[in-house]
Amino acid sequence: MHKILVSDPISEVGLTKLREAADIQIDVKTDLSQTELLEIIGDYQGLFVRSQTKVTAEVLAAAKQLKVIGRAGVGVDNIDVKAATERGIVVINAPDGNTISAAEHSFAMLIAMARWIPQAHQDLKQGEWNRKKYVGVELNRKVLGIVGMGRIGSEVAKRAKAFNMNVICYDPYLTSERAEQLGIALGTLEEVIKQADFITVHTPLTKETKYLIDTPQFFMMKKGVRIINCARGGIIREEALLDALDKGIVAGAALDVYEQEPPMESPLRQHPKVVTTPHLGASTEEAQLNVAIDVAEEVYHFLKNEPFRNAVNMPSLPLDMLNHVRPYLQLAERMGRLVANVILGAIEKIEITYSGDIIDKEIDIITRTVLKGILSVHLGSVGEVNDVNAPILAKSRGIAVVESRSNKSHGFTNLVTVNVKTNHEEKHLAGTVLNGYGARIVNYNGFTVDLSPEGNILVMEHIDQPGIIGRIGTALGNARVNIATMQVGRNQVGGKAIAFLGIDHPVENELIDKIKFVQGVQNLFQVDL
Ligand SMILES: NC(=O)C1=CN([C@@H]2O[C@H](COP(=O)(O)OP(=O)(O)OC[C@H]3O[C@@H](n4cnc5c(N)ncnc54)[C@H](O)[C@@H]3O)[C@@H](O)[C@H]2O)C=CC1
Ligand SMILES: O=C(O)CCC(=O)C(=O)O
Repeated sequence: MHKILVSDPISEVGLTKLREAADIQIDVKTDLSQTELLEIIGDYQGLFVRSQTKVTAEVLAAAKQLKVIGRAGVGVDNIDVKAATERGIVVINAPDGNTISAAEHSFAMLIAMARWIPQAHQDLKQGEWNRKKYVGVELNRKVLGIVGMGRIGSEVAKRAKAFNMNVICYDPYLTSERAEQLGIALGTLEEVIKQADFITVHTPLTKETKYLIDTPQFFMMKKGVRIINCARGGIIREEALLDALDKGIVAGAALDVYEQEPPMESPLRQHPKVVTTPHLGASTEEAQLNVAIDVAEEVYHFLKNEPFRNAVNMPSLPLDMLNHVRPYLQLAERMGRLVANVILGAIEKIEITYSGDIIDKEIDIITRTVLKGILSVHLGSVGEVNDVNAPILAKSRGIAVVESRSNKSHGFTNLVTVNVKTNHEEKHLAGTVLNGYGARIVNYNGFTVDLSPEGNILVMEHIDQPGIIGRIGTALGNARVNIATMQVGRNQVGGKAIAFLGIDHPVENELIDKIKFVQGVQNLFQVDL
């Protein structure tokens, strides 16, 4: 049974798929204090949050069974993603579901601020008919500076253009081709800030974007500029904004987000020139349903061991690419487990090479899966190894990981080769996915083989001489172990040889030790794939 804690308000309809699963239990417990969260988190394998719950390193340390965090929304700054990654906890968000709502809210805030709508509304409610006090500004032909031209920034830009605004943006990760496609001018932060009549920020909150807009930036702005922050508190330094409002540099600000939420102590909250909402950017029926469905679906796939896409601490793949890569993941994990079981010594280096039609595909996830397969055998005792923490675990143990592409596919349509070097020896495997037949190991340490990597397999490295296979067969037969499949390979008569014996059940270690003493047997490994 997988237990999931939902600790922020999340659409019930969105959770239907998880509620219907017989082996998933959902507990909704919102408004928990941090102490209460710490007390109960240890019982859960899954955690669903919005932006309210703070998933700190301390919470993660207490979350002994936690495997997945679902963030029903975009920003993950309330989650210590680094700590989650180190613990192998996958963090999945819902990046698309609230884009339109957040963009519409940003634009609504922009207009409300430009025309003093909330202030005038408030006055009239209190019986004041104040027509002179609230003279606004038009948007027509004004310059809108957008900082961060991702999903939300692009939607805001579209709406601004419909209002005949000139849009200029700053986003160091946006190509000029994409800016051209969107029909907007690209500038430096300074250029955007100096030219804009309105500035809206749409970046995530990161080390890089923290206080991106600070006192020096306010001094560069046009007098009378208006500022919108519906992204994250802390992208704009609140103290500097307050000062700029009071100095008259900034004529108005529209804030949905704050450095501290709720912002009860912030003087901006009651500032007459500030229009504000309590982090409502994603609070629409549509967005909440979308993000809950998206994240529930992804968490469901994760818990069912099926590929999923929107993990923030793993590469994310479009569905068509994921479908293409899926068969290679099985091959990769089994190659990893196989090589880890047949190699002796402490691993120093893992080299994974791709060739054939797979080289155009997203191979990072395949590499992670090979590492997971290897390290789950070698480091299984230190805790769970998964696609999320496998690269970090390899690095923390000083294992060099080299991933490369090659044009030598040796006649196969696709080929994955794995070389593992320890302080004792080196082993090599090559595998392929055969259309319609699935995964195959086609090379083992230089021996050409055709092995379907599944089930219980005895891997025997031996000398090619008459009688060996017979003696092993007899030893297994006497122990009532049935040999279901057999693959034998050698490079030259009387030289080194390899045999893979598929058996129906695992065998006792005593029998393995006995077989190892059969003359001509050099090594025998039992592998469960
Ligand atoms: N108020 C609310 O309820 C909501 C707030 N948000 C916030 O909006 C943010 C943006 O969301 P999306 O557009 O979906 O994300 P996105 O990832 O599609 O876009 C973010 C953009 O910021 C750019 N960027 C990153 N670092 C930058 C830097 N140093 N300077 C300038 N640009 C930089 C990226 O290149 C990217 O284009 C989220 O991270 C979240 O914090 C999102 C949804 C709702
Ligand atoms: O969950 C929410 O309501 C906040 C949404 C948000 O800030 C985000 O998706 O980044």
